[in-house]
Amino acid sequence: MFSTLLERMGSTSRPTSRDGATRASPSESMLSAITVDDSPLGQSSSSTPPTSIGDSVSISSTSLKLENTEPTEAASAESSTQRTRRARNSIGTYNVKVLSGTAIHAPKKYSKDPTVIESRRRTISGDTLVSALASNNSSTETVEKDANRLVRDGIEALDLQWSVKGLPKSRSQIGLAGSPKKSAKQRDLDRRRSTRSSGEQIESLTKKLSVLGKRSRKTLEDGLVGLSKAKRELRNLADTPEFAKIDTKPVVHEVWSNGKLVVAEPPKKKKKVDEAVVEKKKPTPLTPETDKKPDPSKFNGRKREKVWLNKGLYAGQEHRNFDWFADAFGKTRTDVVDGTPYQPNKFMPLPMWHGQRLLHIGRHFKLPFDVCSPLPPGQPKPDEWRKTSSNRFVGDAAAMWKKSSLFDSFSSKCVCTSEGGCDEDCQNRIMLYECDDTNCAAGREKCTNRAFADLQERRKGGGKYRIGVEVIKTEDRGYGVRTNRCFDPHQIIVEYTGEIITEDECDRRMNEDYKNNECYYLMSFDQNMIIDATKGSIARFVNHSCKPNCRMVKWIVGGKPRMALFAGDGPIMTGEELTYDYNFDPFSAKNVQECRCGSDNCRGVLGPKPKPPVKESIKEAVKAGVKAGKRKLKELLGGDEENRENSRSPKKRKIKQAKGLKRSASSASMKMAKGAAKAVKKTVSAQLLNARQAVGSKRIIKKTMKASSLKVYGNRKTQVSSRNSSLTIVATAGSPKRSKASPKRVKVSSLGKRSVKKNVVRSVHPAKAGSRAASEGTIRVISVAGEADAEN
Ligand SMILES: C[S@@+](CC[C@H](N)C(=O)[O-])C[C@H]1O[C@@H](n2cnc3c(N)ncnc32)[C@H](O)[C@@H]1O
Repeated sequence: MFSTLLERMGSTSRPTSRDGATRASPSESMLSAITVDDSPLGQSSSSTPPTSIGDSVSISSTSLKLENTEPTEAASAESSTQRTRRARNSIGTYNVKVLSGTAIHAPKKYSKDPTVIESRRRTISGDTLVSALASNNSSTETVEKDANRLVRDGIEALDLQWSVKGLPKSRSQIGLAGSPKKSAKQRDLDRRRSTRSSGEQIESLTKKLSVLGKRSRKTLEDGLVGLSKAKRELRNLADTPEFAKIDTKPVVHEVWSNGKLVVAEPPKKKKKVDEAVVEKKKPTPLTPETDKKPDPSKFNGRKREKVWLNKGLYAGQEHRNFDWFADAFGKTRTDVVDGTPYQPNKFMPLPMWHGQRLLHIGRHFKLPFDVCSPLPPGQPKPDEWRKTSSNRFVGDAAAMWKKSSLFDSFSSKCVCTSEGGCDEDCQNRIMLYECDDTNCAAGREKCTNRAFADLQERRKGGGKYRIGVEVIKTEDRGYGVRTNRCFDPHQIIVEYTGEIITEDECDRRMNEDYKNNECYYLMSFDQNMIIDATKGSIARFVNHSCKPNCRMVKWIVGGKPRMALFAGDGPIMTGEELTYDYNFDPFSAKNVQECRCGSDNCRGVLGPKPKPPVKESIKEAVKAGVKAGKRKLKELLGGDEENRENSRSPKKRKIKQAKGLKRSASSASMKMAKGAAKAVKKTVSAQLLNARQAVGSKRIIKKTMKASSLKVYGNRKTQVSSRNSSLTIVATAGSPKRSKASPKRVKVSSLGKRSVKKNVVRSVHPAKAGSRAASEGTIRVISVAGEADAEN
């Protein structure tokens, strides 16, 4: 084929025109019209075989210039014009130099030949050629045939391994095939229309898919794979903006700068950790070992470190990676970590470590009161409450108080030692005298008999926990008081303070100031005085209970009486309501109030329990006990030496009898026995005082007091403590006949003026007990708490 072409070239070679295209005679056949262009600047200057149908068609269109098979007169006439030249250009030629490989490869852009420049500007494709054919009103079949023949010849000439059938048809070819009789304009319109309609379909499809989920997008992706195999139109549509809207992949916006692609960095995560903390941590260098296996506990080759908060609960806490359980097996707390010796936090132990340690040790522990406080905030507070934290004398009370030399006559110093401290046997404690620097031999450090001083110290810091109590609103008893913390048995809780007034002032207030009140906060105090806690401490809100968890006890502190609420024999937990036995004296049946304490042994009313009838047999038993007590007392005081020597065992037997009786007696009987014992004690106390004056030894008093407690209550020694006060002896000068450590609450009403007076008169009535005159001091036995114990 190639040689045939060359032969023909040789026989038909003529002088070429400026652009290298030969002028074929109109009479020449189509084949003979194909000439070989030896121009180095031919349009098919590239020696690279075509790689696409576009290129091959381009080759066929540019190299193989097709001459009109039926040249017209007009065409001949215009042979010298541009139009003619263009027609000549369409005549297929072969670039021999290119085909033979001798062509100099010079890019067309360097050519200054205007023809080349013109050809560069104009893109002539197979489509153009075919369109040109079609536009010449040739039949579609003819045109198609010609085109195919041209392509076939071109392929043969280039010796390509292609077949015409295998080549995909161009858009215009498809269009031609579909509508052979349509004009070019019509075909063009149809093509646009079809494109639009396809676009509409795709757009609707896009709209549908945009509302689909991830799975649908996946389906779409799969569909896109299929799309690549679809027709060219559809593939072209894939480049349309409508189609591009489909969110199959994340849209990556490429940014180019200085010819380089700028890769966008992923957004940084928000730093949660304090910058300072992060800065401290330097990345540990990577070792070959760490490179080998990725450690899940490591991040980027660095060991993951716990980030400790430096604010909130863990503020200021040490954050060592120690293990308490490991500590228990060899390690010590003094080990050094990172060159820093371990220093426990002084403020508060870290909860997690502390909890772990406590669990390991296995002992009971208490959480801080506010960690799981059962106390909801926002308790209603009483309106008309003016607080005072200390007693204040009002009116004549101060003057009257000063006149009294009540406590001056009984100033003594306890005989406790600094080694043992003030224990339960402390003389001051037994007599309800608080130790201070003037009356304590043990010293502040060792003394445990300074409840009021401790209370003052505790409350100094303020806050719920230190104060320890708060007002609550009860369901049916008005306000009450509950704890904000735990209290040990017998621990002081809160002082009962208020205005100390005389009985006349009390009467006046009752008749004038408080005549419309429902609650009264009056309590008999001492020396014909009354504490009015209407302006007072929170202790005034403590309610009554027949089974109380507290006691109201009067102590002598610094020579002056003070009242405070102490925990009972058991501990008090956080949130418990505090109560004590009012020992309420209504003075009148009208004033009797219903008790709503709810305890199992509730007496039903706010008042003392009615006394049961006394049995004769018990009376006799008590008499025997009293006699035995008297004998024992005489012996202790150095009475009858003979009897003491000879009658030890019988006395013991009598005491035992008394004990046995006491055990078997009912509570009512016990009360009677107690009354008898009181009488004994009075005598004993009087004799003790005489003995003290005679011997001058305080130690003897202490011994005898212990002996008397043993004698009267037998093995109840453990229950007899200073706080219990059942055996406390208070020496007073001109003290009331019936004053009690657990004072009687004074209940008065507008009608009760006389009653109050009567009560007060009764209270301040000079004591007749004892052999000494009142001026010398009366021994007063305080046994109210003991009675309460017996009753309970
Ligand atoms: C000193 S106040 C106690 C505080 C009082 N609840 C308040 O709201 O002010 C004594 C009064 O409280 C009431 N009260 C105290 N304990 C009670 C009890 N167990 N049952 C019924 N009422 C009680 C009685 O009205 C009594 O007169």
